[in-house]
Amino acid sequence: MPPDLRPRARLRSMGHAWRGLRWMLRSQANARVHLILTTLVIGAGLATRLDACEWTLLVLAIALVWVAEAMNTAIECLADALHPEHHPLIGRAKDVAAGAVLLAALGALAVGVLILLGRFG
Ligand SMILES: Nc1ncnc2c1ncn2[C@@H]1O[C@H](COP(=O)(O)OP(=O)(O)OP(=O)(O)O)[C@@H](O)[C@H]1O
Repeated sequence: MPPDLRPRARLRSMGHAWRGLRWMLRSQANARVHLILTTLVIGAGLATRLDACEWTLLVLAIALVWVAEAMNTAIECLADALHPEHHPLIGRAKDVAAGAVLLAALGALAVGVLILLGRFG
């Protein structure tokens, strides 16, 4: 088996990913807001006994927000490392990356509202 496919190497790689996520939660206020909202939404889903299809949509919507936030954070880190000084293009890159998080969050909000409206409407 190639060394990079060995379970130990894959586990180490997953450890790096968890370290990145833990750092994101510690350093990014937005990520902590996502964590609170994710917990609330999952609680609401459990309370209203969503079906498998509704859970699938909700999980995908939540995952999309987390992926967008992680990419936004990675882009911010890279930009700050490569070009710490002020630059209009860095600002634009950060604004667009933050826009991706906003789009994902609005999509997740729409999914949540539609699912809960279906439950209570
Ligand atoms: N080096 C830079 N050059 C130009 N504009 C910048 C630069 N750094 C930050 N900005 C501007 O300030 C905004 C906030 O950037 P910052 O790196 O502080 O991210 P943040 O406060 O964590 O934002 P977010 O909440 O969107 O993740 C950016 O979206 C951008 O408009």
